[in-house]
Amino acid sequence: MERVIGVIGGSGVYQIDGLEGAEWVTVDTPFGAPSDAVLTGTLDGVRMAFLPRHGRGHVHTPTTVPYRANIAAMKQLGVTDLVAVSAVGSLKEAYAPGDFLIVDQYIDRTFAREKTFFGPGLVGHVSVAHPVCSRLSAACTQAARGTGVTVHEGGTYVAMEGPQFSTKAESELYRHWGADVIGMTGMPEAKLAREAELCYACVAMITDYDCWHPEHDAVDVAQVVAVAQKNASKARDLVTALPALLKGEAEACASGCTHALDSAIMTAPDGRDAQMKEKLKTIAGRVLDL
Ligand SMILES: CSC[C@H]1O[C@H](OP(=O)(O)O)[C@H](O)[C@@H]1O
Ligand SMILES: Nc1ncnc2[nH]cnc12
Repeated sequence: MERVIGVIGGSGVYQIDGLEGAEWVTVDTPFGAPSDAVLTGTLDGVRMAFLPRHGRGHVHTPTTVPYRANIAAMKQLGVTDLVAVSAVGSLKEAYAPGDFLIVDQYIDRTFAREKTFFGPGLVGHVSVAHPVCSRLSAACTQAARGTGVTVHEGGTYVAMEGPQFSTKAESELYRHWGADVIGMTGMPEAKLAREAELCYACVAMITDYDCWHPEHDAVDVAQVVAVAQKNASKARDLVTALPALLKGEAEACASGCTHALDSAIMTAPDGRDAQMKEKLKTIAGRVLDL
C-alpha cells in the first residue's frame, strides 16, 4: 500500500512549506466537512496531506472541531500515517515552554464531542490501551531531535473540554494523577484515528506551565500564541524530515494500528444497519461484509 503522511496542525501551525504540486483540496465526508480544505502535495516523493485543526484563521473551538470529519477526510485521501501537532501546557517542572513532547498516553476528560464513528445498528469497540503508534512516534522523536529542540519521549496528555483554561485546583489534580501535559484537542482525535485504523502520533509543543507553577503567571492565549509561533517553524522542520524517515510502502503496523478493527464489530452481520454500513464504508469497509 502507498504510504501517505497526514498532518493535523494545531494552534500556530496552519500550513506546511515545500510541498511539490501543493493544492488545497475540498473534501466532503459522510461525517460532514472537515475543519478546512486539505493541503496536498508531495515531499521527497511521498504524498502528504495537511489539515489545520482549527481551520485557517482559527475558527473552530476545541469543542466544535469536526474531529470525525477530519479523520474521515484523512482516511479518504489515503493517509496511512497521521501526525498530530498540538500546543499544550506543561504539568511538570522538567517540561519547559519551547520543548516538544511525543505523547504516548492520554486521559480523556472531554465530554461534549462525538467520540466514535460507530452507532446504533453498527456497534464497534476498539482498544486504545496503547493509543499511539510506536513506530510513527519514534520517527517523530527522531525528526524532532533533528530540529534542535529539546524532545521528551513519551508522556501523558490530559484532554480537557475547554475552551477556558484549568482552575489551579484542576491543574494540581492532573499533576497529582501523574499527567505530563494538558491540551484541549488530543481526544477524541486519537480514538477516532484508531477506529479508522490509522497509525497516529502526537507531537505536543509545550507553550506554558498552565497555572500551577508558583514562579510563572497563569497561562493566557497571548503566551500560547507567542511560544507556538516561535516553535511553528520547528514543527514544520519536523514534518519536512518525516518522509525521509518513513519512506517505503506502508505495511501492516507492528503495533496493530492497521488491524484495530479485526475483532471490534459487535453487531451481528444480519443485524447491521444498511445506512450505517454505507456511512462507515471508508472507515471500516475492510471488516464489513460489503
Ligand atoms: C490557543 S490556546 C488553547 C488551544 O491550543 C491548543 O490547540 P491545539 O491542540 O489544536 O494546538 C489547545 O488544545 C487549545 O485548543
Ligand atoms: N495550559 C493549557 N491548557 C489547555 N490547553 C492548552 N494549550 C496550550 N496550553 C494549554
